Amino acid sequence: PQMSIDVVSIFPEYLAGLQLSLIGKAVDRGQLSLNVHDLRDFTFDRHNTVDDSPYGGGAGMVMKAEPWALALEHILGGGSGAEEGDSLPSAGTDDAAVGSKPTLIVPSPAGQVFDQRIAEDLAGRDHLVFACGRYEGIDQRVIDWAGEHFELLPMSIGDYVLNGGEVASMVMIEAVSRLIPGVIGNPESLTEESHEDGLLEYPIYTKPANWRGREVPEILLSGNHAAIARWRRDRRLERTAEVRPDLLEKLDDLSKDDRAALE
Ligand SMILES: O=C(OCc1ccccc1)c1cn[nH]c1
Repeated sequence: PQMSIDVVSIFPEYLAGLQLSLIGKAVDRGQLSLNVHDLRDFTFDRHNTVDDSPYGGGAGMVMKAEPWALALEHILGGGSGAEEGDSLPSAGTDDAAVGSKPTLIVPSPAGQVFDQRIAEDLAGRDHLVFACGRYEGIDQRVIDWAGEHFELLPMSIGDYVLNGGEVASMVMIEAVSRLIPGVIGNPESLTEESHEDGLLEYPIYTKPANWRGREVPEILLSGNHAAIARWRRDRRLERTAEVRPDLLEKLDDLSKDDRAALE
């Protein structure tokens, strides 16, 4: 497959949603392989213990290191589908053979903030592994150890607190996998979307032309494609200036017409 994704979580069923729709089809077509691992499969005590109290005191619990190292080693060893007995990877197909490490993404409020640029970067990689923390997080020594075996990316999806990394991982997996060629229906819709060129999306309409007394903007019924394109760009500029002026700051290639629309 073009990309393989592994997720480690104590709530593997949380990730079941990814098997549906878009991503599910890409998996069926073999463009993407998605494997979810239950962290408790890598514990061997009677209670399948994954957490313990924090050194130094404080509230909450910390995820123990050993289960995480065993789970990640299982994935490194090809436990994500290239099982023993599979045809040996020919040179150049196996990450280890070509030296590029798998990428380990650790959702955390203390990570760099995920955005479309990062999604595009990640979509070009061969193997993504998501480590879903729970409780107060994972023993730091796992992160330090993992840095030797993975390209390590602590990643935040925004400045708010979640109970665990599963939802953050699903956000990132959806944003990344829809960029993989062939995974999303029509590729055109990839280019004309918000955040693709830094502007928010224009308002969209469909039949009927008059809905509960509300008309579709006349221009859109005119068939004048140049005027329609101009109207849409004006709406995107207006909406971005209104809702996300911070995005507008980043743009440096505004035309004279663009600036006129912002007056
Ligand atoms: O809470 C987050 O990550 C999940 C997480 C990880 C470790 C322990 C608790 C929760 C998060 C917030 N914004 N982006 C990510």
